[in-house]
Amino acid sequence: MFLDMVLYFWIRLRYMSISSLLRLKVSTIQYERLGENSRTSTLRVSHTAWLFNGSHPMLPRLAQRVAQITGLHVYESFDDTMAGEGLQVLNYGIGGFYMAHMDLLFRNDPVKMKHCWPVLTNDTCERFVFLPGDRIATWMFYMSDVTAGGRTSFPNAGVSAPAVRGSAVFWYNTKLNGQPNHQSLHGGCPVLMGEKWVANKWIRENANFLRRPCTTDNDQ
Ligand SMILES: O=C(O)CCC(=O)C(=O)O
Ligand SMILES: [Fe+2]
Repeated sequence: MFLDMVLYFWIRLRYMSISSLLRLKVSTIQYERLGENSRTSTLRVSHTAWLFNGSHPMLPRLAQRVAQITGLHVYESFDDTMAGEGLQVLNYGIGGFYMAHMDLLFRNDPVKMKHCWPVLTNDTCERFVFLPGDRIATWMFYMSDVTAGGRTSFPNAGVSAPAVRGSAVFWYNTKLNGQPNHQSLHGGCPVLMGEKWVANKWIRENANFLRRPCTTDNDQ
């Protein structure tokens, strides 16, 4: 079954990199944005493209596979029912990297919260951040091998993953009590040789309240 999944991803990832080429933009970091214009980030060097389900029939199928494996809802929408975001494709050339960070939007922390004021209007912020809840989990596909460098490192957890085409990593960004999971701190190491393609599926909190029930236990 897993071989089947890997093959499935491998074939489709080829499509994703080709169609993303047309849409790539220099990556920015949401909380670095000022006013209307997003600044080019110093915390990551890469190009980004978003692929939404409507743009190809393969994308909802891929999302469905992620849902089957994780047991979480991942369906896209742009309102309170959003369970998963569109697929964010990243491309790194030689020297490309992403400093250690957490994928959380920090919905519960007004100081660290990304995406809202002064970046988004109150209405968009409400729809994108508050109603669907935070990014409880990340599914990341590796769409290319990297000849040297380019691992994803999790310094607090003491592990790292090599970029292997057709493979994927999955982790939780929040603990069961809704607080940040600091073990999820991660970054993309510099690409030394070759190029790196990854794609993120971010999975949201509120649509998954039955799939991943919360607890008031401070330790979980
Ligand atoms: O490129 C990587 O290995 C990590 C990418 C990442 O953390 C992100 O896009 O949020
Ligand atoms: Fe990340």
